[in-house]
Amino acid sequence: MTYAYLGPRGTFAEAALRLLPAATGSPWTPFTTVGTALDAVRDGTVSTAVVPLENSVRGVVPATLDELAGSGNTLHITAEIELPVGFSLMAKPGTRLDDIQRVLSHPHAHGQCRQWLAGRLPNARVLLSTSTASAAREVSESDLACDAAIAAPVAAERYGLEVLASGIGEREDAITRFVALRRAAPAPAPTGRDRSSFLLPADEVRGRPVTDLLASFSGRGVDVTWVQSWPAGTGLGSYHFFLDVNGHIDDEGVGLAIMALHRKGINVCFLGSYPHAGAPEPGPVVDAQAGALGSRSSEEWLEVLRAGDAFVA
Ligand SMILES: O=C(O)C(=O)Cc1ccccc1
Repeated sequence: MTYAYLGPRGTFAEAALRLLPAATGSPWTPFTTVGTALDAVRDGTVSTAVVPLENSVRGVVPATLDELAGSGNTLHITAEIELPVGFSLMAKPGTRLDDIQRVLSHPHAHGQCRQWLAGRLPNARVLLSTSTASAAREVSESDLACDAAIAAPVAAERYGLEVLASGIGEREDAITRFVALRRAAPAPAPTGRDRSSFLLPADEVRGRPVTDLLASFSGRGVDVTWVQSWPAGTGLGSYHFFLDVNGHIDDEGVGLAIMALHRKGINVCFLGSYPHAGAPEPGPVVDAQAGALGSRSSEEWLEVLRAGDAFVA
């Protein structure tokens, strides 16, 4: 069992892999991109790849959704890992903040440090790299490349860089969700707190109201916890839908929902059932008697919206 991850050494993906108990004691291989890591799973070079799926601040990782939405996806998620992420600005020892003209990083890291960059390095150009650690390595190896990288603090140690500023992300509580993907196989046995992921391909759902798709699950007591529409590339309004639901493919409710979709002529693509990493998300507490979340009645609230007033809680 060899594990692939988005490399090089020192990425958040490597830190996520470290949190995967099944990977302890197995060889790990870094890959340059999400695509090459997943190709290695597909061709059997490695058994599993750990790649980023979404971040609590910047949203989904396009490269991963593109791979999963590709026609004839043959990969299943076997685990999810939630990793808190913090960012540091790092450069070759002796570099001063004033010297920095070009900053290199991964798009998701840059996207979470824009305020800090605007305040402290407003004139620096930002260039993008395949990962945070590849940015750090490039800064350490080349005199011509960028002056600084934004990466995990551990990347500074690994590539001999000096941290000039730490905790530069917009949110201290930022979390990235990584997934472990392997070739499709029967799902691991239910644990009682599982999640299942599905892709509803654009071709299958064209012309269907999204509410119909969701009702197939909610009508059978299955909570949908994540919905992402993803462009199929074939015109506006043509979307794939990624859904996560609470429950395992072997659970009765999930099975009934899939069969209901099938009866409507929708063939879903199963992306795996796996233990849910986080605590179950509590839904909003709605007092059905009062019929309103705040002090206004629902009728008053509707009037506020119809009147075009700005949001007033
Ligand atoms: O580049 C990395 O280190 C990754 O693992 C991808 C990433 C980048 C920024 C936030 C979360 C994950």
